[in-house]
Amino acid sequence: MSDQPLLSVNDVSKFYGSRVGCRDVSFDLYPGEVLAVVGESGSGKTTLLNCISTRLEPTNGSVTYRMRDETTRDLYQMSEAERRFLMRTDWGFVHQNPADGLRMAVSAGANVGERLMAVGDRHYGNIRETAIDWLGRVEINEDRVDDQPRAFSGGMRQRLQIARNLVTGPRLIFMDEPTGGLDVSVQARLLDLIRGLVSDLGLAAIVVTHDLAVARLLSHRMIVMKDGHVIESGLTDRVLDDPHQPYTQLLVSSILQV
Ligand SMILES: Nc1ncnc2c1ncn2[C@@H]1O[C@H](COP(=O)(O)OP(=O)(O)OP(=O)(O)O)[C@@H](O)[C@H]1O
Repeated sequence: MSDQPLLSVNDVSKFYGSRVGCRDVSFDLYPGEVLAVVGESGSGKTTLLNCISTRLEPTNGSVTYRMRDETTRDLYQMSEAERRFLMRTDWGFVHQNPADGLRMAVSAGANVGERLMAVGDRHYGNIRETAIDWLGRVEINEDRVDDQPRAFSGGMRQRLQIARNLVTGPRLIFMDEPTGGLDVSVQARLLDLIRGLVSDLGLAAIVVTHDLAVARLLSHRMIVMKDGHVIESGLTDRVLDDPHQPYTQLLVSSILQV
C-alpha cells in the first residue's frame, strides 16, 4: 500500500433540513485498502457513501482524491464533466439492487461492453471478447452473453453488475450492501468472488453493510456509525474481536447470539 491516501474525507456532514444524515466524518483510504462502513439502519451509512461518491453534496466538509497523475483534487471543486469522467474511468459503484446498476433490457455482453465504449474502446471484436472474458471471471457462462439480465437470477445479476463495474480497471469501488437481499448460500459465494477480485486487482473499496460478517470477510478496516457519527474505527479484526465502545460491543454480541 502506498503511503499517500487515495481518498481523504475531511469533516464531512450532511443535514437534511434539521435532520442529521452524517456528521463530522473524517478518514483516509489508501490504495488497495477495503474499508467497511457499518451501523444499524438510519445510522448514516448511505448518506456518507453518497457524499463521498459525489452523488450527494455534503453540507460541510471536503473529499479529496488522488488522481492517476498524482495530483490531489477536491471532488466538489471539480466541474460536473470532470466528476463524470472520474466516475466512468476510475471508479465503480455496485448498488444493492442490481437493477439500479444494470440496463435490464440490453444483453449481458452489452452491459459490460458499453462501459468499454464509454472509455473510448471502438473495436467490436475486442469489446465482445473482453466482455466474455469478464463474464467468465464472474462465473457467468459464455452462452449467456446475449441474454438480458432480466433472465438472470439475483446472484447472477449482481455478478454481472460487478463485471460491468470492473471491466474498465477502476482504482476505487463503492459498494452499497452488495450481498443484501440474496439467499445466504448465494451471499457466501458472491462474497468469496468479490474478495478474490478486489485482492487480485488491488482495488480500494468502501463497502457499506449492516452485516458484520460481510465486513469481517471483505474489509481491512472499518468504521462504526451511530446517529450519523463515527463512534469507533480501526482494523476490522480489532474492532470485531475487541470492540471498545459499548454500542459496538452490543452490535457484535447481538450478531454472536444469532
Ligand atoms: N433524502 C432524505 N431526506 C431526509 N432525511 C433523510 C434522507 N435520506 C436519509 N435521511 C435520514 O438521514 C439519516 C441517515 O440515513 P441513511 O439512509 O444514510 O442511513 P443508513 O445507515 O444508510 O440506513 P439504511 O441501512 O436503512 O439504508 C436517517 O435519519 C434518515 O432518515
